[in-house]
Amino acid sequence: MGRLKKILIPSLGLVLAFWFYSARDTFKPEMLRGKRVIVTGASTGIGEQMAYHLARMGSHVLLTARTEARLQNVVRRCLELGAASARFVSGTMEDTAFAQHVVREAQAVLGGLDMLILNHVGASYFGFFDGDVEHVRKLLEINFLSYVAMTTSALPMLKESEGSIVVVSSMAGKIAGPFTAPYSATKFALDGFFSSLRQELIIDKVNVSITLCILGYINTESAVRAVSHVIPQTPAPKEECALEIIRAGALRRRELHYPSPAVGSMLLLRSLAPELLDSLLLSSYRLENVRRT
Ligand SMILES: NC(=O)C1=CN([C@@H]2O[C@H](COP(=O)(O)OP(=O)(O)OC[C@H]3O[C@@H](n4cnc5c(N)ncnc54)[C@H](OP(=O)(O)O)[C@@H]3O)[C@@H](O)[C@H]2O)C=CC1
Ligand SMILES: CC(C)CCC[C@@H](C)[C@H]1CC[C@H]2[C@@H]3C(=O)C=C4C[C@@H](O)CC[C@]4(C)[C@H]3CC[C@]12C
Repeated sequence: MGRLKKILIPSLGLVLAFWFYSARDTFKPEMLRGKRVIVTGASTGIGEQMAYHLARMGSHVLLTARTEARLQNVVRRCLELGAASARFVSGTMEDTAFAQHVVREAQAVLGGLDMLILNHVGASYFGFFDGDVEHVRKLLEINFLSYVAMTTSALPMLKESEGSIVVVSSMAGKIAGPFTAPYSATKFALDGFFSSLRQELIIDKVNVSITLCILGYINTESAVRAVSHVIPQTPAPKEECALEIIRAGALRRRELHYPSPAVGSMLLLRSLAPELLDSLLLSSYRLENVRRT
């Protein structure tokens, strides 16, 4: 009997836990059909790819970024791919009034919102911190404050639809490596704000999910241009990355780690042996190619 308790009950627990987590894992593209989704930073990179996936799944997409000409092309392609509707609003997220305007547009043209995907980032540099405090302020406004402003304006609609907020962050928002000081600060800020807000929504029994996406190196043009001379590793594909973000949001996951298990193991190594992680990281960089100002 003693052995039964010691072995059988924990094994049963494991089987049940496995069943529970795998049952929650059933993503179907139909989950996004007819859903009203905002994607920020949708003119290029991962945001553009998310727009195409959502279009194929039959969502209503409202896209935003600064470059109107690019957004026009992305909207046209979304309509070809089968979007229920596709529109854009162009402007800069340096301005919190613009962030709020995008959310009001969703109310006006879509009559509500099911998913808010916060993905845009302002341009930064990959190199030694150059002492430019104004750049840090500007990047915080674009990469962090506008996320807070959009979330605040969108919450009433998301409460109504029991919708989801998806926040695109980075390994650099969990572990601070060199050469990304301003960028890393903005991504750590997102974790602090949104992980706190998630708990408050749970306490208040508000059924709006928050998914924080922790991404490694992805093969977007801007990332490859910025770091390929220093980081020799092969980046993960942006198309698959975009799909994983949508899937994690639809499944109301707390965090996404992509590519997995590389990101997960770095996070684990960081808590077990941080010095080892730092030295592994540095030995993989081509430091002689880093820009100094
Ligand atoms: N690629 C990578 O290796 C990694 C990326 N990530 C994260 O993934 C997300 C997407 O990255 P990625 O696709 O590589 O980035 P891109 O540089 O390809 O895209 C950035 C997007 O943000 C828009 N944007 C830039 N500045 C502003 C602004 N001032 N106001 C409004 N929109 C702006 C750009 O459009 P426009 O210029 O037209 O405004 C563009 O649509 C980001 O949150 C990034 O931090 C995380 C880890 C790694
Ligand atoms: C242990 C970790 C600190 C780092 C290991 C993984 C490294 C190789 C990955 C993880 C996050 C990645 C950066 C990122 O998030 C986004 C951008 C913005 C883009 O415009 C330019 C490239 C840049 C700086 C990426 C560079 C490569 C990084 C540092």
